[in-house]
Amino acid sequence: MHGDMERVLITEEEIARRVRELGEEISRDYAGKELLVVGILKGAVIFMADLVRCLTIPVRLDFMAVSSYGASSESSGVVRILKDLEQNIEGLDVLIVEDIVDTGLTLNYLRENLLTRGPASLKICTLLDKPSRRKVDVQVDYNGFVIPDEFVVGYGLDYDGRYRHLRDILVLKREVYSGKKEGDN
Ligand SMILES: Oc1ncnc2cn[nH]c12
Ligand SMILES: [Mg+2]
Repeated sequence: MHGDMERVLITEEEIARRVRELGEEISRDYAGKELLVVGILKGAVIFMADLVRCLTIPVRLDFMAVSSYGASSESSGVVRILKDLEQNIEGLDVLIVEDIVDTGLTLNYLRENLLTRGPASLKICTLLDKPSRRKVDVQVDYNGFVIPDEFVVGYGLDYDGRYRHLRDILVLKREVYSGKKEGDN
């Protein structure tokens, strides 16, 4: 296991099984429709790539990149849209795909923003959910795993841009993100 990791939280096999289940559920729910899947860069890319290949309905893909406004966004959730959708979503069935929902602030802002564009429907799918961190109530329609309040990386999730490529979802050692190495006092 990677030296910066405390432990594996979810193995790649468990992820793959759950992603297949989510794909079957979403395919059933949208049978007969075409779905626009909107991935939130960068964390959702790996999850989205696996998820859409488990769908048995017509799919189009689009992406958004957002960035929080630092401390102010901690309370308001107001984010800056760094990369907007290429598609006009008016009248479309849209599914936002996220890697993780914790405070829910960013996702709630995104949901409100996309709703103003007139989609026929808008649902949310997340791989991970940290309900203990929630600051605003946001409905998640498809939920991969509910996890404890631990900092996790892998399968798209990062710390400081690193670890997204790891195949499992792992708990990061505290000293990696607290800036202290072994033996520091
Ligand atoms: O545990 C986590 N790992 C990586 N990114 C985020 C964001 N919120 N929570 C996270
Ligand atoms: Mg995300």
